[in-house]
Amino acid sequence: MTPETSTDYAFEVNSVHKVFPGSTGVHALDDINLKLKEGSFTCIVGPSGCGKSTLLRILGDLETATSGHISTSLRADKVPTSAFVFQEHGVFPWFNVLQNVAFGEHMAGVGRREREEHARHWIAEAGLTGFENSYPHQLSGGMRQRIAIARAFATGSPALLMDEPLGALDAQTRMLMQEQLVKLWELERKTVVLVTHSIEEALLLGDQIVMMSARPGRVKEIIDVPFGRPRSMQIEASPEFASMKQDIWDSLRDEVQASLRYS
Ligand SMILES: Nc1ncnc2c1ncn2[C@@H]1O[C@H](COP(=O)(O)OP(=O)(O)OP(=O)(O)O)[C@@H](O)[C@H]1O
Repeated sequence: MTPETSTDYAFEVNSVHKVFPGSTGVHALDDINLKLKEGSFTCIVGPSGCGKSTLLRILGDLETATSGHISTSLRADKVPTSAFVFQEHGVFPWFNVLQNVAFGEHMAGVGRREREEHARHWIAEAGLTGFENSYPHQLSGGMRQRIAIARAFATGSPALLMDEPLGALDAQTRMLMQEQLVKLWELERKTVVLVTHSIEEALLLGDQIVMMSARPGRVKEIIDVPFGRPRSMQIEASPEFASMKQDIWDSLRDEVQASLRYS
């Protein structure tokens, strides 16, 4: 389903349902309705198997909805409207850092000098200067994930769709990467949709949090995150952060329990 361009929203999701066919017919998404503004940072949380990745893939046109439709105001010249960052396997092992980060514009036919200039800019912003000629196997897991994120920004797509991009990292690296991701996004406010299992991460990064119910995934609640921009990770120590985290967990707990009953 190619998104239609007849909306003021980066993504306007109307009555989207998804059933994966097969003997059991998995009902993954049920009547999803969402309006995501251009330049906003949305985090999606919900229990395992509730359809978060499926929704992200439908937004990025990697998957089709069974019914319903998605409209977008986003336009891109030559490059895809959305760039993806996945939890793992986001970099090409046979390319060095510079080639990896420049890959999107390479595919779009951007000349070498221009694409490498853009790539070097995002490599610097991602803290990878000096590693341009290194190959992924010579780098740490956190550095590889920074390559994937730098590439997504360098691609020039107006939307970034991220599926647990920091999920495989150790706790300290993850905290540093959250800070870096916010910094990169504040430089260039693309429309970001990020799936995460971490309530803290959603509160640290997002403008809004979409909480989904147990499968079939529905939008249970949309929470506006009150913390301003530019955002400091210090907010995590505030009483308001702790209280929001508790409220979100209280609401999510029922869904996680329901998902465990049905799985
Ligand atoms: N290609 C597919 N074919 C059949 N069923 C699928 C397919 N992809 C996903 N599903 C099913 O759809 C449901 C939603 O899956 P999805 O990966 O979107 O959930 P999720 O919320 O991202 O889960 P998690 O948090 O565990 O990654 C699950 O029951 C899953 O088994």
